[in-house]
Amino acid sequence: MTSLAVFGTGRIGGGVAARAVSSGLINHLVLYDCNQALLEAQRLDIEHMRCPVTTSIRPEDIVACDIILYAAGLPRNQNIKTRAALLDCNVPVASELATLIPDYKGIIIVVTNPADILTYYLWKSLGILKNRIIGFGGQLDSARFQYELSLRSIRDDGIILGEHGEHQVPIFSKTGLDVEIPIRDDILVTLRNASMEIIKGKGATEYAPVYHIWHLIESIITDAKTNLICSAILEGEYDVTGCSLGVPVIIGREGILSIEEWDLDLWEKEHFQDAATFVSDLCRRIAIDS
Ligand SMILES: NC(=O)C1=CN([C@@H]2O[C@H](COP(=O)(O)OP(=O)(O)OC[C@H]3O[C@@H](n4cnc5c(N)ncnc54)[C@H](O)[C@@H]3O)[C@@H](O)[C@H]2O)C=CC1
Ligand SMILES: O=C([O-])CC(=O)C(=O)O
Repeated sequence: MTSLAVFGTGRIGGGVAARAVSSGLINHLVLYDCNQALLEAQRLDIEHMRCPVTTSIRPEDIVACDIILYAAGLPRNQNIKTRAALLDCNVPVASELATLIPDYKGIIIVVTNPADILTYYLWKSLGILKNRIIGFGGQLDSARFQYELSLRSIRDDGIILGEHGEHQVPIFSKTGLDVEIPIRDDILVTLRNASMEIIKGKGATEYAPVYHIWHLIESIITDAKTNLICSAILEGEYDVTGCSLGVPVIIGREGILSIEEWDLDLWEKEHFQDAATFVSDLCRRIAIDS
């Protein structure tokens, strides 16, 4: 059985916690949030599910958990145009988590935005093995890409690599179709705006992130060796070092079991390099500050 800590029990953290408790796959849940009233409410709501899962809200219990979901911090609103703009607000929250879990040996899933940069930050701060820290975003971006392709009657796996943000990279070369550059650029503009459409309508994205985060956690717990797109610390893969970016990985009980290196076409390579430059610059900035 598996223990899960949820650091930040807002919409995403709370949603995943409830899903985990009803799954039958975890036996212990630690919840933590700086909003004490919300934390107590979330704990009670989960207790009322009457599932066979023990709970704790003691921050010192986080470090003993097999998996930590990091979803605490500021989300975007309509006025915050990019996820990267959340960096300065959310680095101190990541730093609080790092202080609570010295010598952590389990697996951390980073959801808080900007997810790629905070993945790198926590990796540097904690000195954790790189396969044990996983940034979330690529699964969700890929699902949104699949949706956009389906609107154009293209049935495909629809993969997004790169940053979970403005520098996301839709992979067209695997569709088997010759998608022209102007059409690619047009789809990319739509994808960059996909979550903001939801934020404008209901304040935040919720169901799709919770669904895909749970799929990731389930893949870890069941050692499913699932092919997913996750943000991984890169040390030479795709000719990139010094950052974490969305790449194809295999996920199992030990976290990221391997990173797959795909042949990308020229347009994809250029966009992936742009993502690496953008994210590495921000990683360098916060690594110096840390
Ligand atoms: N990577 C991805 O694909 C996605 C990332 N996100 C990101 O996840 C984060 C959470 O989003 P939501 O759950 O919608 O926000 P939310 O506002 O509902 O929840 C965030 C929670 O963090 C707590 N928090 C803030 N500072 C804290 C601290 N220092 N210590 C402990 N708890 C603290 C707040 O009290 C709040 O309950 C945001 O940064 C959002 O941008 C959201 C959706 C998808
Ligand atoms: O767009 C946002 O701010 C939340 C997020 O990362 C997503 O839903 O992809």
